[in-house]
Amino acid sequence: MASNIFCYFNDILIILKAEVSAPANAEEANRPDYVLNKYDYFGYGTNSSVHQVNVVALSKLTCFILPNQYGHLLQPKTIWNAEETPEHSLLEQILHLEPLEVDIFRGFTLPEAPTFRQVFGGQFIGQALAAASKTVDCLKMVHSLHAIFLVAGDNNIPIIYQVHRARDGSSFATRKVEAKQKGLVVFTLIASFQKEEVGFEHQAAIMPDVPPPEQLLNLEEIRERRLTDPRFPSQYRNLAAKKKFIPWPIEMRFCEGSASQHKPSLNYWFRARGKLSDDQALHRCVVAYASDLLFSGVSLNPHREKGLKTYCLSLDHSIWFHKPVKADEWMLYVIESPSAHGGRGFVTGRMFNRQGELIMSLTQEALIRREKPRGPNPRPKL
Ligand SMILES: CCCCCCCCCCCCCCCCCC(=O)SCCNC(=O)CCNC(=O)[C@H](O)C(C)(C)COP(=O)(O)OP(=O)(O)OC[C@H]1O[C@@H](n2cnc3c(N)ncnc32)[C@H](O)[C@@H]1OP(=O)(O)O
Repeated sequence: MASNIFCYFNDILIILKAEVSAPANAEEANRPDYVLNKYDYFGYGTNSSVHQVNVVALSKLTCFILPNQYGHLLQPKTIWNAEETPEHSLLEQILHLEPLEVDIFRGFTLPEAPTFRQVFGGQFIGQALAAASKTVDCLKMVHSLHAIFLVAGDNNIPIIYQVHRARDGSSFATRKVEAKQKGLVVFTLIASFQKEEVGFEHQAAIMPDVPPPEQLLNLEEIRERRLTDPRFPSQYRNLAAKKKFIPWPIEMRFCEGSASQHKPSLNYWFRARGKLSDDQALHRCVVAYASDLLFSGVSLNPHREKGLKTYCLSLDHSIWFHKPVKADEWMLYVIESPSAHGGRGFVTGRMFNRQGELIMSLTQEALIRREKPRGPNPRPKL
């Protein structure tokens, strides 16, 4: 038998037994009722903005009442409040967003962040995922995302992220995000979130047998060797010194030497530089950011030749998160390119932790062309 629940205090009620429903209000007549189950919570104090809803008990109800002053216990220390932790890593600063309005955020391209001709694709993915995550119950974690890069982003202007709450179910939630510059949608992301659940388990993917990261050189060490090793001709060393070096906030260690650089595959260890806040949502955003750094370029490997200049842009990007992620611990990125055709290179990726567990699977398609000579004044794209 249904009965209304009246709550006159500022507390949070966590359901321990039975079911309650929050009916749609008059303005949202087409929206179905939310049914709240065990361990869902409601009440004032769960959010800074207050929304009024009628909550109806569908059967006898037992709740745990969390007094308002302890409401912060439901808010983990996260990128959501990164500005309060000045010691956080560069990656947390890159992913930090300014809230502008309900479901609207502003992101920036920091001068110390890696930039290419256009906004780095991983920055769009990481920031858009951060925006989506901020609008989802913190018990639900992203398990898949699908992104499309529409227009090259401008590094010099902020990016506005508008989140659309596509659906909130009891186990899953779906968000669509549009990234805009100068009023134009330049990037879109759709992400699905899920509450932790116990279910069937198997892993058919096997981590390749590669040397551990401690036995391998990172990018800085490879560069240092190229600059100083007397076995390289001096002309080569001078050329290497002139090449622009981007100190990425991700540390990478390549498993194979340059001899295998023509294979349509690549294995490397990577981890975020610096310690990250202990927040699973943040770690997933960081790995999403890192996953676009060296991915589609692998589809060019069989075509590399002396003097080749390429024009390479990510077109779309998908990630499936199978298990919890620790982005500041070593993960092995195993990349293969099954096909390049029609100016598009296709890559698949798998990320394993050191224990050989498959943490994520990824795919991407990229535009891969020979670079055509640029005119003196390239047309702005925005
Ligand atoms: C063992 C040790 C190993 C060590 C290894 C260490 C390696 C380190 C390497 C570091 C690499 C790091 C890579 C990081 C890559 C990150 C990927 C990204 O972020 S990507 C960022 C995320 N992704 C994005 O931002 C993509 C956003 N999306 C878009 O930009 C568009 O949708 C589109 C371009 C894809 C299609 O648009 P649509 O209008 O249908 O296309 P149109 O065909 O009409 O071309 C339009 C215009 O594009 C231009 N252009 C085209 N071709 C060429 C070329 N060959 N040439 C030159 N320019 C070219 C041209 O301006 C042209 O205009 P016009 O001259 O003709 O007038």
